[in-house]
Amino acid sequence: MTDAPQSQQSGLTSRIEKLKTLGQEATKRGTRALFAANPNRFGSMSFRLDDLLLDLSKCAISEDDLAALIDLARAANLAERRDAMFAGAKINETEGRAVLHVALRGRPEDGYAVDGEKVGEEVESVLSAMSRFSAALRDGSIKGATGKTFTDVVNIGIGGSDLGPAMAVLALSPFCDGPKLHFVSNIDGAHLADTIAGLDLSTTLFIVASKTFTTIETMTNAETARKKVAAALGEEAVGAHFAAVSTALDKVSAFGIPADRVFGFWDWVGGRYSVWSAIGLPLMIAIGPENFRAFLSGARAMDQHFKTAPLEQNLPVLLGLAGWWHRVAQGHPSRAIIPYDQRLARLPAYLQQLDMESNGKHVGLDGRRTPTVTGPVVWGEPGTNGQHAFFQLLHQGTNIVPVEFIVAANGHEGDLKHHHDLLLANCLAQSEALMRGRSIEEARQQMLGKGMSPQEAERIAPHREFSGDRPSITILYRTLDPFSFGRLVALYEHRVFVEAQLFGINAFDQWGVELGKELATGLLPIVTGQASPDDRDASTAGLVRVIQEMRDR
Ligand SMILES: O=P(O)(O)OC[C@H]1O[C@](O)(CO)[C@@H](O)[C@@H]1O
Repeated sequence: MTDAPQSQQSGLTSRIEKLKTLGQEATKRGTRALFAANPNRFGSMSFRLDDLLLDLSKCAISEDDLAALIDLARAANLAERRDAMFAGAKINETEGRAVLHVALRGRPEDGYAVDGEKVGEEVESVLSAMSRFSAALRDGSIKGATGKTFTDVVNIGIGGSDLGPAMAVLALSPFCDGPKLHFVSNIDGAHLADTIAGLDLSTTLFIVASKTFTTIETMTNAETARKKVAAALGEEAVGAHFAAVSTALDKVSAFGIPADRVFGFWDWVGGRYSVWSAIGLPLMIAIGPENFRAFLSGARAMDQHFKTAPLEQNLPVLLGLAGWWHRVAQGHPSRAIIPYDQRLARLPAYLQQLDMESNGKHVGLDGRRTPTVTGPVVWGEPGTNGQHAFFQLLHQGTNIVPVEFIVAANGHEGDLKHHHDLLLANCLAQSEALMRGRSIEEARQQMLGKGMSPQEAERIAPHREFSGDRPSITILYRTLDPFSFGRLVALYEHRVFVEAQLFGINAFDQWGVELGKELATGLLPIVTGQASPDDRDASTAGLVRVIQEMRDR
């Protein structure tokens, strides 16, 4: 947005200022007034793509506000930038890279290309290699060094090389009929130790997943796993018990993993957008190649919709505009993602990386400070658990937190339908309560009705009042399966893209993670006592000295 010419820029500034005013007015007016004025509001403020519904009616966005937001999207050249992404342009300008994760779920007729070279065939050839490997693991024709079938697969990766497949394997567990998947990400030795504690290494395959194959956590865990396999089964067994996924194929071969077990991807796939690539190998092993293709098809359906639907009906655009409205026009600093689905328990963590690593930036595409605030803090937990933990703050806290409820109309457990009925009732009740609230008079009358004394009712009533008019979005679909899940994840990917364009930032770099990594490298010899902490800041040096005092020798 901010790389636009000056006249266009001032057009944007005035639109943003107008929207901020509208946002503040909307906060005062609330949502109930909008329903009172238009009882058909659900019809006009909820949007569908087949069996996927996006309900924005419980946000304090009037139809005029939405029109002003669409106008902002047009002025910010959203459609042009989207088209540039799909065309393989190097829109990741600070790293000089194309952003083409959509090609990973494309079909030959989509014709995705980078630098004029079509990428479809290469993508298909990696997918085919993954399919052959997964199928052979699943049917037991690939065996471990001692001739036993693999029962367990441990993915070693972090960030985008962990969160996507870990989230997806849990989300699609009703479709998991292959070897059991485990995920190790943390450099804390406890993670690897606890994960392999119950495993038989002779029936365990390790996948080392790292785009760069340099990430210290992944490399450290992979080396340790390698040593454990060599100790248990002999050095010559290592090749049979490892596979790798990376863009840095030269580095992988140095680790000693045979070439036919190495699956590549490309620099035009960002780490947090890579679950569709070979990084998804653990998911394919768990659910099988066919279901993995359905997962890709679901994402492709969302890509096609994002690419072709008018902005006014375009789900990622609308979700992005609602997010921008909450963050910039209304000034809410965080957003809660609450899937009413235990199997989506890792979705909030996945979206934290997707959203916060993409849009947690304060410098625009023009190298200057962004004119508005940017990405919110993203957090969440599955419902109903969250209701018994932090929902108190959502209903009565001093910060307004827009909530995104995600729920399927049907569960997978046919014999436990009443559980799903209760789950749905709770999900709906929470968004209803957030919007509707309860006046102090209602609270008072309720207590009097239960026989409380007037004095006691008067004293307690303020504590039992709910202001209401707290915004929420509901995303609803028929059932969680590979297709609908792929579509849901792609919806969020494109939403992040939309918000980035409105913020005027590059969503595809992550320079903000560098400094900590650099400092950790310098601190290691200080922690181990090989170097002095004296040239660090006084707090860090002080902490190092106390750690050294406390460490077991
Ligand atoms: O796949 P790699 O290269 O090991 O990187 C893991 C993660 O580390 C990051 O670079 C951040 O440190 C993420 O963007 C990435 O997903």
